[in-house]
Amino acid sequence: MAKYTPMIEQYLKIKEQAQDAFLFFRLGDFYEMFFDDAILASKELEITLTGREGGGDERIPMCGVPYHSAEGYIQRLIEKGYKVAICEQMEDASAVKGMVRREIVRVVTPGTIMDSKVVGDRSNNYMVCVTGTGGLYSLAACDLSTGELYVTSVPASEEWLRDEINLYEPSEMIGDADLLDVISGQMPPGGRAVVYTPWERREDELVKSQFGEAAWARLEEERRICVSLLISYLSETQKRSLGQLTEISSYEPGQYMVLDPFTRRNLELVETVRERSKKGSLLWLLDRTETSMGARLLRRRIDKPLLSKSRIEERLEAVEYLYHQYILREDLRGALKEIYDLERLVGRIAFGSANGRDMNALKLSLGQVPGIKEMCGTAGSATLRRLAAEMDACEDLRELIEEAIVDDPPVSVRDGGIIKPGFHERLDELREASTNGKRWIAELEARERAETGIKSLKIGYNKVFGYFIEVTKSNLSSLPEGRYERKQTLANAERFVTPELKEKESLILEAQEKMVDLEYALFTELRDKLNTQVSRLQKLAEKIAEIDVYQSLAAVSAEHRFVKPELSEGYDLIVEGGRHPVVEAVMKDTSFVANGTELRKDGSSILLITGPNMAGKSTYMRQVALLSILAQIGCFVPAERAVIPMVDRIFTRIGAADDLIGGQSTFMVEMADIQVMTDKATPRSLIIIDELGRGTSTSEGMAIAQAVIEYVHDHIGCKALVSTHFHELAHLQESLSGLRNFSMAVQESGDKVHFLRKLIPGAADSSYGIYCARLAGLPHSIIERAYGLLQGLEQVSLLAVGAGQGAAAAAGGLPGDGSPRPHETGGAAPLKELRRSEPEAQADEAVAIASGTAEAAAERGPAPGEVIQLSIFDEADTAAAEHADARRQTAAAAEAAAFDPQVKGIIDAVKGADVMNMTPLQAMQLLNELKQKARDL
Ligand SMILES: Nc1ncnc2c1ncn2[C@@H]1O[C@H](COP(=O)(O)OP(=O)(O)OP(=O)(O)O)[C@@H](O)[C@H]1O
Repeated sequence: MAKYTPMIEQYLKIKEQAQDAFLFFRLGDFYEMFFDDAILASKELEITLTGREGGGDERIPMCGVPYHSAEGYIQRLIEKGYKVAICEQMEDASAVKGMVRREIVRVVTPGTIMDSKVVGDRSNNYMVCVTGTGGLYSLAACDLSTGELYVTSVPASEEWLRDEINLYEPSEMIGDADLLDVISGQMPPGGRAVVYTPWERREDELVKSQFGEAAWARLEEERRICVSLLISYLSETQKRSLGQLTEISSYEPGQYMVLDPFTRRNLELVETVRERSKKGSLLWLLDRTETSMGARLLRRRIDKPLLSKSRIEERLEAVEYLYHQYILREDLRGALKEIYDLERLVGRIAFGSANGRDMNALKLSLGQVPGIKEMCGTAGSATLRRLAAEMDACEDLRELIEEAIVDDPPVSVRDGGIIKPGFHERLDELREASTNGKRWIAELEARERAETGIKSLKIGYNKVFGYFIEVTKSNLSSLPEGRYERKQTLANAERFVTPELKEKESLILEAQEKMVDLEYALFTELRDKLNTQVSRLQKLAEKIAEIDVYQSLAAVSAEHRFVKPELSEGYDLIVEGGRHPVVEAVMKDTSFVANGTELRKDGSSILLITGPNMAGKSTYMRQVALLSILAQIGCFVPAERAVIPMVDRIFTRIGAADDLIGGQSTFMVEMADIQVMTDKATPRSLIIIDELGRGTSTSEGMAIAQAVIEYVHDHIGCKALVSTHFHELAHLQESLSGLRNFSMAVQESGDKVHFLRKLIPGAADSSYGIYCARLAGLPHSIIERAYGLLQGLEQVSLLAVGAGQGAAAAAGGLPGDGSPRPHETGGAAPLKELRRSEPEAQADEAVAIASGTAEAAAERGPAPGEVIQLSIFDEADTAAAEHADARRQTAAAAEAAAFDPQVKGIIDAVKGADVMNMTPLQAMQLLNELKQKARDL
């Protein structure tokens, strides 16, 4: 085996401790990397790969970065999902013979990086630990930069675990290897990269000393294991005190509404589906926070809507007060704006990386607290007053900083210039000595000029030679002999020193060195003192964040005319004039059409929504979910009135955000979602399914859709909104007492379709898919052909429907259909009736409403979303009468067909069938005969 030089041997030994990280090995002013690390780092960082002799058979690959600019390189590696172990020289190289002792002082990982440039000011950076014990999965999440630590346990179900982890969007995960394996395969694609490290070592003692015996005693065994593992990893990688971790927040997931990752994405809670940007999300709309910790808290609240009515009421109370107090809100915003990121400042203080500027930021922030405390303390809101009362303004800490730190300190804490004059006597003396010395030098310069008569003579300073007298070559002859000692020769000048100058120099330099050391000592003393007060500062930060969130929600609610929701412990969800908050906000005009919602235990727990593409079904369904979420995070809601029950979970199955994980088909993803839904939903849940059953053959899709709807209706009993293109499912309203048909109103005019975005009772009959395809710009020839094909298909299906409907029922397959039955009407009329769908009837009705025919309007009873604005139908009178050509032809063909004796024969056969007394076999036989007759037509 190759025999390496001692230094490379040392490197290899240390590298063993950091096999999953780049080892930044300090060599003088550089961090060097060797071997494979060097090869990979040179690629990732685009730096030159060199090599060096190291005693082995071959040159050792090497690359390096200067230590003073290492931070940027480290950040880049972390962002790419690597870890970096920093190995420093632990001794002064000049004072040691032989090898300098080196040690890893910290391993920087994606979940432990403290730099806000990497972690983002307004978002958290969590690392999550997962463990499985006693039939439970536990999860501990920690943001080292803010000092937050949460722990919880969930049933040993992978979905639970995945959902909970997803809320934290961790950048790094540790814990049970098996669980990490499972989870890494389940994280939603396209999210941030996660670094996984199996970790087994736990250090209970460390947890006890960090958080206290009492905190330890309060934790359940499975959570202890999880926290202990996490703390052991942090201590192993950070190798320093973790003073910012002062509290373990243990919570039960059952306290919050459950939102799985897909639902969160579908509802665009914190980012949009397509661009994955915050802009366009609910968070984006609601975020008017002024502080970073407020922004982070708002995000956490959106992630975890509450289930406790009283806790939500408490939040709403503060929002309501601020909603009406514009001036107070503005004053609060003004004060909050001046507050820096207290949590991160405190994190840096505890971590020992805070500098003078951080201290000043803390001081300025604390300066705003008394004002905020006063404003909230006298507010007409009990929640705000409670927050004010609990607020410790930390005035003493502000004073400490105020006394010690100058107003504009430098970035470095090692070069002096941080501590205020008058703060420390000895420091003042040293400063005096140094300034006196500098003054003496200035006087010496003047004296030397006068004595020699050389006007250009000057006294300068550099690090190598110290102070010197510089004289240009042309003036050298004017210098008196013997007094000056030559030190350095430049191109056109000579530099000299005198014994007197040397003596003063050592006094000045000594004073300066002592001064810098003393300043550093005083600074760290202050930092250490503040470090003991970290938990006070963290608690203060929490209160400020909360106030910030309330003013933000109040400001948005006021601006967008939201109303206070009426929370209910009951079942029914009732909304009048509801709007989609984000879609409405991004619309340039005020054209968003409000729609009501009534989901009641008796009679309308499921809304089956049909309607063409582009009609606004998805928007409407999302709107209902968002209203629930808004209310349950304690925000006002976009509606005229809203009664919101405590929803324990929202499931969405919405087409647009299909995630084809692991190569699964759209259909399989849909079915997997539905499976989870049927398994997990409770009567208090809200289910939203967009275009149920698509992605497979029509008949199978429809069958599955019906079966799912029936299951939700009969076995779960929760509130549900289901949209479908299968208009045939409308008949379910007859067999399911809790289901109501609704559709999105459209108005045809000539060959144009006008989407009214209005939810109306009753089912739709057409998808206008080809029309939408035309809007999307498909070639004219395709559109024409599609209309042609459609016409043909419709004629065939008309006949088949006439023949098939009764037969299907006869076969005992599908339950009764909501449409009028052939045998109920008979003659020429039935097929015409079949074509006349509810929306068409409604369009006629709309015309009737518009033209003031009150009787026609009165025929239909009131229903949710009923308040149709008459103005929408202004153009309806002529338009509704004119159906598109293609459709008129279809209807004419249908009528013609109705007179065909053969068709009549089919109808008669269906009418004559004694369905109730048929065996399935007889039904199939009949169906077969009908099919045969239909084919012979
Ligand atoms: N209530 C409303 N008022 C005004 N505009 C709306 C309303 N609802 C939806 N829209 C607009 O209509 C467009 C289509 O809405 P949406 O995607 O909800 O339709 P859809 O019926 O689900 O269509 P598809 O079946 O093709 O998915 C959206 O761009 C949206 O901005």
